[in-house]
Amino acid sequence: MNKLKIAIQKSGRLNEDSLGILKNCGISVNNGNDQLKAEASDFPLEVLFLRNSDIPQYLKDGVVDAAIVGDNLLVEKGEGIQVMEKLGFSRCRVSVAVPKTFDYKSIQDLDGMQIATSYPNTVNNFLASKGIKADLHQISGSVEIAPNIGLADAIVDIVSSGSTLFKNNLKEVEVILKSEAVLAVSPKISGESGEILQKLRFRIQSVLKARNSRYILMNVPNDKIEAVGQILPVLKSPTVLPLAEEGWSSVHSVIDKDKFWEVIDELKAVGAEGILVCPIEKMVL
Ligand SMILES: Nc1ncnc2c1ncn2[C@@H]1O[C@H](COP(=O)(O)OP(=O)(O)OP(=O)(O)O)[C@@H](O)[C@H]1O
Ligand SMILES: O=P(O)(O)OC[C@H]1O[C@H](OP(=O)(O)OP(=O)(O)O)[C@H](O)[C@@H]1O
Ligand SMILES: [Mg+2]
Repeated sequence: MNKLKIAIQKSGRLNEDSLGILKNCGISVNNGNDQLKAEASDFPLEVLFLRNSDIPQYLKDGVVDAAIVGDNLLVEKGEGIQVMEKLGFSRCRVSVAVPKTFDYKSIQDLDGMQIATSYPNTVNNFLASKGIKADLHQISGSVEIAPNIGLADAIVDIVSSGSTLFKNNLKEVEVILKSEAVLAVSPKISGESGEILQKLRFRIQSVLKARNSRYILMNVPNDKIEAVGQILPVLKSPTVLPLAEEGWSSVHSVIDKDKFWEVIDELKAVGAEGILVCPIEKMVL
């Protein structure tokens, strides 16, 4: 039977969460003793463990059908590669940074500068869109050191917490793009592999929807059930179960995890009590 070939990062920031999301989809991959290839035992999937920076070329060549990769890398060298799902982890941004002592006023200050980066295409496209010319120095890592050793006036690199910039006496002055891990598909994927990929995508969507949702239940006076139903953004309609105590019911629903604190005060104001919020493992809409 045909297997879907998917690339994930061999080691680094994407690896653990990539294997984790597959596991949550019921797909376990035994990456024992650091093999470069492994088969899933319970889904027609073959995993290739690669360097993040190599993955776009494998997708373009059709050596792999799909991959979990940093979106910033597809912007840099993934033309023609389609993003199927944003996965919500390895969130970061690609930004311009200058020495803290530099009196940065606007993007025009970059004109004529020497800029060190691992992402030349991203930088060139950004500068061109702003009508700015600069000289780029491409280096593959530890980019933040460049201004301190006189190699560049500024850098463009990945920023997350900002601690690497801080430690190197740099300050972030422009955000070029935001990035997160994404499920990407090869332009050369076959029909059969495409069907398997759609099955994987459905499972990932169910896991992500559950990750971003919470199951909520509460005790409500019967004459307030309608008011609660107005407050809760529900799937179809809240589940209402009569309590042993006369005149009260238990109302159950699903809400977006980020909306809980917005609605909690309204729910209490209409008389809801004993409000419980629980995680959801899977959600199939
Ligand atoms: N500090 C960070 N915080 C959050 N996400 C990051 C951070 N650094 C990188 N990322 C994201 O994770 C992806 C993988 O980064 P990582 O540093 O693990 O590997 P890499 O250095 O890009 O490539 P390789 O696997 O070839 O070493 C990047 O493409 C980016 O999208
Ligand atoms: O804003 P921060 O939280 O400090 O993260 C940003 C740093 O993370 C990445 O480096 P990484 O740790 O991946 O090392 P690398 O440069 O060798 O890839 C990136 O290249 C930055 O240097
Ligand atoms: Mg890195």
